[in-house]
Amino acid sequence: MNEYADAAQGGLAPDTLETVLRDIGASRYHNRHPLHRMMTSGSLSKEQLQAWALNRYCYQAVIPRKDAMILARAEDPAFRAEWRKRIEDHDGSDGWNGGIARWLKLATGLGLAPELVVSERGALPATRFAVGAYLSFCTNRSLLEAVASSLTELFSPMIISERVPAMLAKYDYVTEDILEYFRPRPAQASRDADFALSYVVRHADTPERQQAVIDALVFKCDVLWAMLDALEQAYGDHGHIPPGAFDPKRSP
Ligand SMILES: O=C(O)c1cc(C(=O)O)c2c(n1)C(=O)C(=O)c1cc(C(=O)O)[nH]c1-2
Repeated sequence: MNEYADAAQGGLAPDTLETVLRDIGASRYHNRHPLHRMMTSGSLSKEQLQAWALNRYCYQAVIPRKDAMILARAEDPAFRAEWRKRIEDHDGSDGWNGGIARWLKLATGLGLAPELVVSERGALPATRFAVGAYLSFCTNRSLLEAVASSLTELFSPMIISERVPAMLAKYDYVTEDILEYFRPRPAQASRDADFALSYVVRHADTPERQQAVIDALVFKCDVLWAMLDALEQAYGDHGHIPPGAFDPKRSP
């Protein structure tokens, strides 16, 4: 049970549903996580930033796969035409000239070997579980819930606007070039989130469906939060790196 467990009881007006969804972001999005705060205050080591980039690669890599699951289940050609842009954004036209490649550039720019990042071998078990949970959620839940789970993108322009200037200001080895991944993201995220929000508000037309979309967004905030928890637990000052996970002391 969480504080939103019966937020839709009795049914919500569309505007109120939108307010609840935005409120979930305000209270549960990962910009409130202590690790994000440490990142923007300049207190992470280069090794900790490497661990973040390496683990986050797993998330980036799964995004177009979960979007393909959503595409496959959408019956409306106009919906598919809009949604497929997401896959193009990440995969580019040849697999390696889109967002995934730009994330890899970020990770290698921080000094990681590309093979290590792409293999996902050094990722934390909890990262893999969180990312896998997101993929299976979008595969097994209703189309409406899968679309709603993407709504964290309503809040990503905000976290990007906190993260990018802070990283450039606080870490002398971080350059604009390394952070190129983020340049198109706020515009892409706003386009995608506007479409998803309007879909969700239109299709969540019963209290049960409204509750399902609320739960989907809470779930997705938990995915992102759990990924940062895992990093903190493994690479924080008194952390324990799980067996087999990326160990900055041993890795090139
Ligand atoms: O930088 C971030 O913190 C952040 C967050 C999120 C998000 O909120 O899920 C996404 C992204 N970035 C992102 O770059 C991205 O492509 C993306 C796709 C999705 C999604 O769920 O479909 N979320 C996000």
